[in-house]
Amino acid sequence: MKVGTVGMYGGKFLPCPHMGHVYAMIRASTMVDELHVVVAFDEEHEKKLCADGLIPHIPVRVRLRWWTQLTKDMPHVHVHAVYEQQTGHISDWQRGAEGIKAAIGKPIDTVFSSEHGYTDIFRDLYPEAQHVVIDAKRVAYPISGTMLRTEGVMKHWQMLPEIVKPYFVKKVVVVGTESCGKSTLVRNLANLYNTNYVEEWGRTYYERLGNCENITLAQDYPEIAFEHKYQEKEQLAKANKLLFIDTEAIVTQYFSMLYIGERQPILDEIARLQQYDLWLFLEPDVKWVDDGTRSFGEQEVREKNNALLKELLREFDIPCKTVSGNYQERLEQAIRYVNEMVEKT
Ligand SMILES: NC(=O)c1ccc[n+]([C@@H]2O[C@H](COP(=O)([O-])OP(=O)(O)OC[C@H]3O[C@@H](n4cnc5c(N)ncnc54)[C@H](O)[C@@H]3O)[C@@H](O)[C@H]2O)c1
Repeated sequence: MKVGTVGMYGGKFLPCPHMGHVYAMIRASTMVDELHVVVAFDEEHEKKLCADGLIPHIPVRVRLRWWTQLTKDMPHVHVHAVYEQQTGHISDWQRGAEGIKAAIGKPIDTVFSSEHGYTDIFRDLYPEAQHVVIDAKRVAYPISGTMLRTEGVMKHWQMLPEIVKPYFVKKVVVVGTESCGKSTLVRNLANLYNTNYVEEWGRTYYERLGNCENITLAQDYPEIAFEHKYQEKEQLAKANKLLFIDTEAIVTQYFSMLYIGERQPILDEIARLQQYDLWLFLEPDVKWVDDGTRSFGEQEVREKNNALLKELLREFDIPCKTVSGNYQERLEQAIRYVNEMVEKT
């Protein structure tokens, strides 16, 4: 049912727009000719609000991007960020309303929220507008920004819009030298945590070229690193809370050094830019498996290579959790580290 012409739906949306917000926005969008979603921000205040919670402050730019993505197929819905200082005084809302009116630039005749408690204040701020309350009891999506900030997003994963989820996915990367059980562990962890994984891209890369792992060229390694990053981005969009990743740019650099004796600055740069939530380092103490593509099987060589990889990881100050022992012990240790990390979020 149409209730007005120009509608406004505002909030902090901190840490992020959740499904309750999306529900209210979509319902509001059907009741007016044009709807303006306003992200009210005061980043100094927000940082204090987030300081005691589980989620670090998320910049207004990111929240604005999420709203833009959420409404991209809704040409009559417009998104704005408006500064509104939060001192706890009613004058904040008054000045905020001035900013909102200036951003929208035309008379607002409908103001949406899910709070009956806002009716009096909206009467003062928008005397020409009616206040429409949507789902005050939050029946459709029983969630709030405070719950997300204090209890974390993992507990309320189903309350996050799909486009928001990748931001919060925790990335677990598994590193180690050849034949130390990385790909098996990565697949097992992904299945156990009911999510997906990124395979070691170097293997796929050389399979595509006709299995020429022993005839590598310098340019292969940056390409492998780029394609690997692209796979991470693709899989991140589909991940269920966690994404397990086999290998990253430091391991690719290590292979470049081993196979062609070259340390490549571009791989160092990728290594500096990448960000993972948990690093699992696999010791090479399981039996060497020669699958036809592996080259450094003697134990002495394995140990020397292991020391080289460790040294590279140390250079980048990577806080690795070491995983060792037989396959069962490895899996148990890895699960413990993953659970510890999830508990903190
Ligand atoms: N100055 C103004 O005119 C004006 C108007 C509106 C909002 N604001 C700003 O926004 C802030 C208010 O936003 P907030 O922090 O109360 O809310 P918020 O950012 O968490 O939510 C925004 C809106 O969504 C509604 N909502 C929240 N959870 C919901 C759920 N599960 N289902 C359905 N609807 C849900 C809220 O009631 C609110 O109307 C104020 O502090 C102010 O800064 C200012």
